[in-house]
Amino acid sequence: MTRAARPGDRASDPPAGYLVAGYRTGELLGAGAWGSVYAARGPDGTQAAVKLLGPARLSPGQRRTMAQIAHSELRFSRRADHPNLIRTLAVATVDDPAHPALDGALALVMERAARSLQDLLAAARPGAPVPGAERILTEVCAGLTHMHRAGWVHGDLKPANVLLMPDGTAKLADFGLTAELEGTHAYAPPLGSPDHVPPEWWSERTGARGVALRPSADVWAFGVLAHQLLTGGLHPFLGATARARSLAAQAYARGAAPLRLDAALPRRWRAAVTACLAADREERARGDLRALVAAATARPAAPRPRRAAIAGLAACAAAVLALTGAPEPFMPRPTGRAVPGTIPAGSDVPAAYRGMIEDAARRCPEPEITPALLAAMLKAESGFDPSAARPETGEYGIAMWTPGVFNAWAKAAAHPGPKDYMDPGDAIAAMGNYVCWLDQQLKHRGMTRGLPALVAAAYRTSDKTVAEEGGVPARVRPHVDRVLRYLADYGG
Ligand SMILES: Nc1ncnc2c1ncn2[C@@H]1O[C@H](COP(=O)(O)OP(=O)(O)OP(=O)(O)O)[C@@H](O)[C@H]1O
Repeated sequence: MTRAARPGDRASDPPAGYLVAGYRTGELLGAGAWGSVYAARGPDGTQAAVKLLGPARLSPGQRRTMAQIAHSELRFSRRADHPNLIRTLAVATVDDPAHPALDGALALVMERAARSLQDLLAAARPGAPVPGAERILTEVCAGLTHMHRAGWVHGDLKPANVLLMPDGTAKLADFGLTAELEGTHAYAPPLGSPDHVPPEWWSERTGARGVALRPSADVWAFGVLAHQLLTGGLHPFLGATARARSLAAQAYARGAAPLRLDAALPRRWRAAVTACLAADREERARGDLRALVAAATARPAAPRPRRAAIAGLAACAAAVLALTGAPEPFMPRPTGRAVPGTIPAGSDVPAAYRGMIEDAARRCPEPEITPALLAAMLKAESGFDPSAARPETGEYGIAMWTPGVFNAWAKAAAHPGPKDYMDPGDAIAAMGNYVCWLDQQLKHRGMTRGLPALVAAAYRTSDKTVAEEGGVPARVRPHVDRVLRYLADYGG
């Protein structure tokens, strides 16, 4: 972490012991393009970091961008609530006319990190993974996946923006370019880091609200970051400068050059990094980052116990499926078999969707994935409303799909051509496919009791979360109870 100067060295630095939102500032920890970060201590001695954004050093033209960045930091920081996202402890505007260089600055008080991945890379030996690379990548992936699921794009994932806490935990920071998805994309000022923006970024038009930003941009940046951490700092595209490397990435995206990952990149990570660096952003979006990372970090299955081997296989299968963009549960059931749990005739399941629901259930070989269960889940998800939308969490349509996740499971829809999560037929077919896979994952993890509840919970969270919490997580219990009530209504 850069320790460039002591407080008070620059006109915009606060004097030592300056009080911001109840925290006393200390030494300068580092400075970015738009702000500076200082060590700070809370009234109870809590170690913190204070980021001061503006107002000094800016031309009037820069102030607008600055205001946008400050607004983004503020909006997301307040909502960031995940062990792999830097927590904001307080937010304040400096009101101090006696210090014109500070007066009006936005102050974000955050938990204090020990260093950044940039520092780790600076000390790395090229050709060897940095210590703890796999764990760090798993944690970065967890933070990023959480953001995407909540409908946000980080927009500036790079080594300087991944902080390591004193206990080594990796946390994503710097939400200045973080933007909320509006449908398939968000908007942010055109300020990404040239080494980490995806190739399509360079040809995006900048409109009044900035450039279009998609979760697939974070996935690309994750691919670059993974390559850097696992090879001791080597960028996947060759070039002496960031400009040269970005031109090499653009040439690859145009098909003018192949992707040449460094030989030092561990074998088991090559598929995941290749998928993250897919030239086509649609293809990138189809991958499931969490499954890719899980497969890359899965240890070779030990001969015993049997369950561990099965779980390893399942993780690999998940990665392969995510890579091909055409996931399918294991063991497709021969069609035409009678399916238990058929929806009763007089129920409230709209007639238009019954056939779709029954077809989706029939494709799954698992006995608990019945039409009644899928219908109960659809009712709890959207009340059978095909135009349902929850933009705050990025979930849409009758099955409340997160668009990026839907793409990976949409192959189940029988028709050729593009699939649409707002189309009830596509959404229900994909839901059946995904729910079937979740059910199998839970069984592989040894969870065999109360599967309808576990599957409904996993659909809202993930199979991993349900397994880690040993059952239905408390936060989705009310939702799961609704599913079970509807399931009972449908005779399931
Ligand atoms: N919570 C924190 N704890 C400790 N150090 C931090 C914290 N947040 C940021 N820093 C340090 O302060 C530096 C400046 O952070 P900042 O977010 O302003 O800019 P940056 O990400 O380095 O660059 P830019 O914003 O221009 O892309 C970071 O590189 C990091 O080393």
